[in-house]
Amino acid sequence: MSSFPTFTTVSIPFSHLQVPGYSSLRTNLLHLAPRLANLPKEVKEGLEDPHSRYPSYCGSNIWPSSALPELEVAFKALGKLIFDVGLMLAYHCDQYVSRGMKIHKDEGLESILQRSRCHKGRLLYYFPSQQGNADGNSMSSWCGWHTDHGSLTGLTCAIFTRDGVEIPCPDSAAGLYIRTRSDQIVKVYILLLELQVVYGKDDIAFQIGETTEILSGGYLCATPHCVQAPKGEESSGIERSTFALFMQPDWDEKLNFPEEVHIHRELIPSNAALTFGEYSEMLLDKYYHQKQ
Ligand SMILES: O=C(O)CCC(=O)C(=O)O
Ligand SMILES: [Fe+2]
Repeated sequence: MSSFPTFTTVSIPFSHLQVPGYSSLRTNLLHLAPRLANLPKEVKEGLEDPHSRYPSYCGSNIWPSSALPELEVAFKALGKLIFDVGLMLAYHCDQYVSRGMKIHKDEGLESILQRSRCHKGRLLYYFPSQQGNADGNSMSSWCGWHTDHGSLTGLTCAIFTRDGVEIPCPDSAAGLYIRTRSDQIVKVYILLLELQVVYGKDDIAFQIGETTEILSGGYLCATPHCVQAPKGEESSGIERSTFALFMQPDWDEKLNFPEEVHIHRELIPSNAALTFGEYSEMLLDKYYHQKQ
């Protein structure tokens, strides 16, 4: 086992939320990730959309209707369920934040997410890591440290596969890590008998995004996280699939950056007011264009 400290997450049983069916929706969709990733290059290129105003939000979805017809149904079914749970959680976030600051009518997280058209689902597939890669030993070898820029991210517990067949991951240190508010790095474990930490296949994890930190004036903090690839010989060929639902404000929603929140200070002056669309464009530019 790794030497990282473990914490018990806040866990709300599904039976209390009355959202049945999650288990099979998760299995159905996650098993389509390796199949989608292995479709011919031309088929995958046909699923890309480079045009329109806020291109990442306003374009229509493009589905592999002939090559993988079951993807759209599985994707939307799981996305909708996680969205419904996320809205219930947003209600509780508002309750928490309202103890420390006044939330005006219609300006709480629940209302903002309810009226938004910008939510995004992402079926994630991590290709087997190349053993001996320069980055292969780092903690963030599959996905670097970052905070999500939306409001709430719903995450399924990942599956590990080899050639598309589900197997337990041979390296228990592989997977999602987060940094807590007290600056400790914590592994988000799948439920194992000897561990108390609960994030199993029937759970949905929610991470706080930057926009929630901004709108709550820092009462809620964005969750820094990364994904570590498995190491060791027996981990060769191991793939990881999971699903993330990024719940975020509409592109026209106003974000007032409070003095006390220090997110992307190099780009955004304190007390600035930007729409979520402008904020997203700025970050896309930072991550994708300025790097090249
Ligand atoms: O793969 C995961 O568990 C997390 C993915 C993630 O952080 C992201 O897509 O923003
Ligand atoms: Fe993320």
